[in-house]
Amino acid sequence: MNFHTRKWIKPEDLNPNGSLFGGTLLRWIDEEAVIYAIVQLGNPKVVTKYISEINFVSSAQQGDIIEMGIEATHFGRTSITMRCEVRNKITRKTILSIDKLVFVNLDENGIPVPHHKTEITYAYMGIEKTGK
Ligand SMILES: CCCCCCCCCCCCCCCC(=O)SCCNC(=O)CCNC(=O)[C@H](O)C(C)(C)COP(=O)(O)OP(=O)(O)OC[C@H]1O[C@@H](n2cnc3c(N)ncnc32)[C@H](O)[C@@H]1OP(=O)(O)O
Repeated sequence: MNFHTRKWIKPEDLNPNGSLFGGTLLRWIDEEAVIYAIVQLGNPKVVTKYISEINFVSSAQQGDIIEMGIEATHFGRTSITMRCEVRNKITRKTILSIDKLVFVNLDENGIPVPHHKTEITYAYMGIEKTGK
């Protein structure tokens, strides 16, 4: 699993107890996961369909640096399933884990459409990653 996105926990991200607000973290994960799905499926029109149990394993505090990891676990006909882990960048302690996030590939009318992808790729709409 690659941990691409890092966040620095700021005062506006906190709940009244002074730790990272769960809803804020879920918003970041949804955005991270939809970008992953868009890149994998080569289509900007995808939606969140299903999110399994969310395990808030430990909390994050103001000033912590966290990182979010997403990995595709299954390519369906019109859907892609991923798992997610968020951890403290410095201590590597797990903050949250989600076993299953399902996104659906849609056509211009919002109808599920086959994506014809079967494995993880590093191209977006035919543009191969060059490493430059
Ligand atoms: C670098 C590039 C930058 C580009 C930059 C552009 C960015 C610009 C885009 C921004 C995009 C933002 C997106 C943000 C993410 C949202 O916030 S999305 C908003 C929240 N989500 C929604 O509103 C979705 C609402 N739901 C729906 O509209 C309908 O349920 C859907 C998604 C059209 C699916 O309809 P449906 O009748 O369930 O369809 P159906 O054919 O039965 O199932 C479709 C697939 O879902 C699966 N499925 C259905 N139900 C379930 C379930 N309960 N559990 C698991 N899987 C299920 C099915 O198995 C099927 O998968 P496949 O077997 O085909 O693989």
